[in-house]
Amino acid sequence: MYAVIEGGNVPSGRVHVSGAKNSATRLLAAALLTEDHVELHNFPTSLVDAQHKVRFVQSMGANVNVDSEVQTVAVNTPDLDAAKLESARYDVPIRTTYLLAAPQLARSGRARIPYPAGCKIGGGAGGGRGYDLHVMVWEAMGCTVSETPGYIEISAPRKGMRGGSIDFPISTVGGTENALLCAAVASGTTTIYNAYITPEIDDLIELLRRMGADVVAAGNSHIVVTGSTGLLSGAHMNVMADRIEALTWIVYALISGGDLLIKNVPFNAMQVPLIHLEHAGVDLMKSSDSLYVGPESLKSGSIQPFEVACGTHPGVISDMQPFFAMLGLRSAGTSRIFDYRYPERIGFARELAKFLPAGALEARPGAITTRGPQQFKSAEADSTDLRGSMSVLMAALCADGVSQVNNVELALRGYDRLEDKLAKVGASLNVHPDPVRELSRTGASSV
Ligand SMILES: CC(=O)N[C@H]1[C@@H](OP(=O)(O)OP(=O)(O)OC[C@H]2O[C@@H](n3ccc(=O)[nH]c3=O)[C@H](O)[C@@H]2O)O[C@H](CO)[C@@H](O)[C@@H]1O
Ligand SMILES: C=C(OP(=O)(O)O)C(=O)O
Repeated sequence: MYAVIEGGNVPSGRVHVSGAKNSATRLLAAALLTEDHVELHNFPTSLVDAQHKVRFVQSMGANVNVDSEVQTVAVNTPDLDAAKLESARYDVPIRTTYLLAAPQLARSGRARIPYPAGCKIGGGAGGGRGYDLHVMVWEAMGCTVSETPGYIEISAPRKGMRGGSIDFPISTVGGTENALLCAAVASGTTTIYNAYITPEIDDLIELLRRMGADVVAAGNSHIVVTGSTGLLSGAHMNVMADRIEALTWIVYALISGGDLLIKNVPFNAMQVPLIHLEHAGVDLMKSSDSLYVGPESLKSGSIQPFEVACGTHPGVISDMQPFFAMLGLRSAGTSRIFDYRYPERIGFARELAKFLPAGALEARPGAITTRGPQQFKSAEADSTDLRGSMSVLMAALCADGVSQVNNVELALRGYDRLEDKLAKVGASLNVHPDPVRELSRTGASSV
């Protein structure tokens, strides 16, 4: 898919932040830990990642009723059959396939999952995003893991998964989620040391508790789960608002000179990023769940240069790094953005540079330097990863003239109803299927 963007329109109006991708997709996996009815509200039904995840679980036999009007999914899973999950049909960049293991293991003692993919942002041993910590989780629960072409296969002991002790060598979002799901349906107690409790993981813990799981979290890094003897029960839950989407709209309003009333902002989940904005001279007008950004938000009339380091929550997370780079490009001087967590996450800078004069943006592993204030010019660029793709779209929206951004499905993995939301605030972005895929007679669907 590619997007054609008519840049230069100044956005104005009201925008509603959707349910968070990084919560919704794991709540959907947790919903398979019961045969009862689970209902998830504020679910971002148009998010490409969520749609893939729904298709994944449907093909394993779950009944998922998606109501896009009210942004709700209802899940009923009397049975699961992993054999129906053919990885060739699901060759999409989904990271969280590992979360589909626990529900299968709880029901049949065996699981089969496609290898985890996700954005190519480096990080693990060998440059890719590793899955060794997931293998560590399954083994700690007494399982045997084998890697076959196309799939990871996991077998539980004869009497089912048993609780264990897991000590993560690094803070891991996915590892903590996987450990929580497995521990909730294993026998006995599981202790997770150096767990990483992000706001989205708080959401997961809340749903598991509502489903009857016994999860005790001490501080931000120690979790004890007393497993249930069987499957869990049904529950209802609201997916938290997406903190990365909220930041995206704030930055877009600031760098475009627009004025946006941003509704459904998860303030508690983004305190430190908001403090960094204040340090860059931005005065945000807040109410209980909304935020107004307009030209008067810039106290001195311009964004002040800043330095920010991306690491673990509650700090600025790596997914926010490209948006701080966008802010830096419009700031009155030199800004520096460091990323200790995913230092290789700089591929997007090469594409973003196409919208800028030479020397405005420098990137080396772990460090981006911007020299502002810059105006963006129209260009054609590729998408390298989800957040990088969104930052390039933002540059195109701010540039005068028409731009094209290719592989825009990467941005749509994380932004629910993006075209509609932009249209409502007067910005113009049109997504088109790739011409090659359009001509295809094989029936292969585009992502
Ligand atoms: C779907 C989701 O929520 N994705 C988020 C999650 O990714 P994800 O869950 O993949 O990230 P983790 O927190 O697990 O990764 C932390 C680090 O550990 C490495 N690692 C992870 C697992 C493993 O088995 N082996 C291994 O080496 C990763 O490559 C990375 O360097 O957190 C990242 C930031 O932390 C975010 O950018 C992603 O948006
Ligand atoms: C990298 C991201 O997601 P994933 O882990 O799903 O690839 C992201 O949300 O920016």
